[in-house]
Amino acid sequence: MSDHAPVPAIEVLSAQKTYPNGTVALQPVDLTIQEGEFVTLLGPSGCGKSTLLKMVAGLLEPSDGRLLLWRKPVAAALEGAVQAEAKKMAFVFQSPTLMPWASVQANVRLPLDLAKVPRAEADARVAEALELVGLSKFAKALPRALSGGMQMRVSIARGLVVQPNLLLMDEPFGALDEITRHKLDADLLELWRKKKLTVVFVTHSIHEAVFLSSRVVMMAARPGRIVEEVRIDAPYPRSAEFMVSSEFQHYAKHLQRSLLAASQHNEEEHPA
Ligand SMILES: Nc1ncnc2c1ncn2[C@@H]1O[C@H](COP(=O)(O)OP(=O)(O)OP(=O)(O)O)[C@@H](O)[C@H]1O
Repeated sequence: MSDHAPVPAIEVLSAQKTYPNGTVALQPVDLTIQEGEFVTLLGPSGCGKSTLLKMVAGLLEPSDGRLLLWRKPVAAALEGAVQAEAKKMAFVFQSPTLMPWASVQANVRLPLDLAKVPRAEADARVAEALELVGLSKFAKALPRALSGGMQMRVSIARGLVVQPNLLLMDEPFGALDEITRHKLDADLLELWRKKKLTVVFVTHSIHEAVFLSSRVVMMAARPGRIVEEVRIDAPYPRSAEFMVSSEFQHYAKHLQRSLLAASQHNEEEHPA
């Protein structure tokens, strides 16, 4: 291999997960994600999307198999993540989980406070992250003064403040109304491009997956597994126009059929 061959951001090598109660959440899964990709994990409830994402984040250990970030085991890859040159990862959960008593600014600063980043540097990075998500004017507000979409932006800013290379998002916009969700999807794509991030995004929504992704990984349940990978070849930037194009419909239809086939397969093998 040449010295200049791209290093994959994520390698999932026959990773499998059985929870202590015996639930097989994931059969052995193989998946490679290159730097700069926007990959969506799509599939029905219980197919192991969150389990896979949490294993990539190092929040869960696989029962078998291995996961590498930038060719190193997850824990080693993220070690010393405070150092400027280290690779960094941020995880955004479905619910914004903000400290209700603390200002927006203090909520976003939390990961830097935990890492003991000097206050002046931390404040500058918080200001930049708030600017990126369009919330500069709300730095001093308390979370309860913000809408659901704005609270989610705070949660994203709290992820961005560590200046991540890799952004893992577990159904971040699932609880939002359709219009807010679309706005956040569009803003996320812009951030991804501007910051040259690698993103792994979990969703139930076929439309969201097609709009955002450079690649969609379709999963099925009982037991959780990958059934198909679909490259979305439409160019970026993607506008609302893309969502009404025949190309978009083509991908959405394909994924809808794939999802249906995977679900039927499940029911035949494991009748409810
Ligand atoms: N801590 C746990 N202990 C036991 N079983 C679990 C645990 N967490 C998840 N599971 C089970 O593992 C399977 C996969 O769950 P997971 O949350 O990864 O799926 P998912 O695709 O993210 O689902 P959803 O879309 O509903 O969030 C499910 O059957 C779930 O009930």
